[in-house]
Parts: sequence; structure tokens; C-alpha cells
Amino acid sequence: MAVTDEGRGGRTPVVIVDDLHVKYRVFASGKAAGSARSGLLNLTRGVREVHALKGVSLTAYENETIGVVGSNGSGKSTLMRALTGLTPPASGAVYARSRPNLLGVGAALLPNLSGSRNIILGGLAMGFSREEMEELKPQIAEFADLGDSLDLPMRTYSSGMQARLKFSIAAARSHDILIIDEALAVGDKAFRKRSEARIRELATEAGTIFLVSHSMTSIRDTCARTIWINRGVLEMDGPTDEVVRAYEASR
Ligand SMILES: Nc1ncnc2c1ncn2[C@@H]1O[C@H](COP(=O)(O)OP(=O)(O)OP(=O)(O)O)[C@@H](O)[C@H]1O
Repeated sequence: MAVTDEGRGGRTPVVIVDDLHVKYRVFASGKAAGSARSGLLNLTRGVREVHALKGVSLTAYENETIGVVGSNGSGKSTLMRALTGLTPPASGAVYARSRPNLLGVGAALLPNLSGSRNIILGGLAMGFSREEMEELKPQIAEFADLGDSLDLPMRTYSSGMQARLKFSIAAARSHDILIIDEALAVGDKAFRKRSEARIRELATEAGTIFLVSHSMTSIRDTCARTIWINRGVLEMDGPTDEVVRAYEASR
């Protein structure tokens, strides 16, 4: 459904999350849960259900940069993946004006291809054309600042170098609705600084940004509004100062 209605106070809603539940079914490891006599595995006994999001509702408006905080395993990434449509809801729904882009192309990159070929590949995976990517390639290479290593296979890169390349590919263009995972702002101190600056730049170009981060400094510097996810529930949603203070006090 396209979101076109004017929101409260004349603001335009861009993303609406309505009572969203997400469940994962996982096979518990350990001893094979089966009958030794029949020799068959009992596949249902070992199945465990993780109720990762339990009725999250929120509305994001145009030109908002929203911080997303919460402890490990609280459900932040699950919520972000649900926004992009990668993770299907068990119930509830997500409505968005356009498809939210997750700033991350990790899954698409191939370790045996060179950095420069991965730039093209990563761009195609984000929905850009080959021509667009050829045009953007020099500026991506410059931002990643990997020098001659760009011609080497990605598997020879350190994790920091890989992260730099991924960030540079993903951050090459502006997006209408953008989700940024803090894990992308990695690399050494200098690169982290540049990537944070680029995130802020993207924030001014993009309509709406969600920034998932464990760094309260990044959240405070970048976001006016913050949501706190706690054990799959939206614990708090409001001005960053208040939410971060409450979140920090809880830990
Ligand atoms: N693919 C999956 N299969 C099964 N369970 C999952 C899967 N992904 C996440 N979970 C579970 O769902 C819950 C929420 O995980 P999620 O990754 O959304 O948390 P998070 O807040 O992003 O954590 P972190 O800060 O560590 O990245 C956790 O209990 C996690 O174990």
C-alpha cells in the first residue's frame, strides 16, 4: 500500500509498522531428538520458536533520522529486515512509500572477485544499472581508499578493508528510505569518521533514515528521535535525549 496520507501536524508518513510480530523457527542443536529404535529423527521435538518481535507499531515521517537502540538480541536487526521485506511477519504489517534500502551489500559480494568487480556486483544487487555503476565506480573506489588492493580478490582483504568497500558501495547513492546498521561504520578511526560524515550527508539527502547503533554518541549526534527495542517490544519512542537516558539507566 502506498502511504500518501498526511500525518499528524501535516507531516507525511513514510513508513508505518502496524502491530508487527516476527517469529523464527529454529532447530535446537544437541542430541538428536529422535527414537534410537526407529532410527528416525523426531524433527518436531527439537524445533524451538523465537518470538523476536512482539507487536511493534510505529510511524516514521519524511526527513526523520531515527535512532534504533537496544541490547544484543533485542530485535533491532529483525525489525530492520522486516522493514525491507526480507523477513516476513508472523502477523501485523509494514507499509512503506517506497522500498527501504538496507545499507549493506554483504551477501551479494563474492570473495573470489576483485574489489572493483564487486563494486559493480554490489551496485547491481542494490538495483542500480551497470551504466550507473560504471559511472559511480571511481568515486566509490576513492571513498574506499584501498589503493591497488582494489584489483585483488576480496578474500585477501582484512575485515576492516571489506567493511570499507561494502560501506563505500552502499553509501554511493542517496535513498528515499535508508536503513543503516552501525556495523557498517567500521574500519580504522579515520575511515569511521569519514563514514559517519557520509551517513550524515546521506541523512540530508534521504527522505528517512533508521540508524541502528550501539554507539550512543553516534545516535545523539545523528538522530533527533530514537526508538528503544527491548526483548522484542517497543519500550520507548521519543526525543533521543530522553530515550537514550532511559536506555542507559536501564543497563
Ligand atoms: N535467523 C534467525 N533464526 C533464528 N533466530 C533468530 C534469527 N535472527 C535473529 N534471531 C533471534 O531473534 C532475536 C532478535 O535478534 P536480532 O538479531 O533482531 O537482535 P538485535 O537487536 O539486532 O541484536 P544485536 O544488537 O546483537 O545485533 C534473538 O533472540 C535472536 O537469537
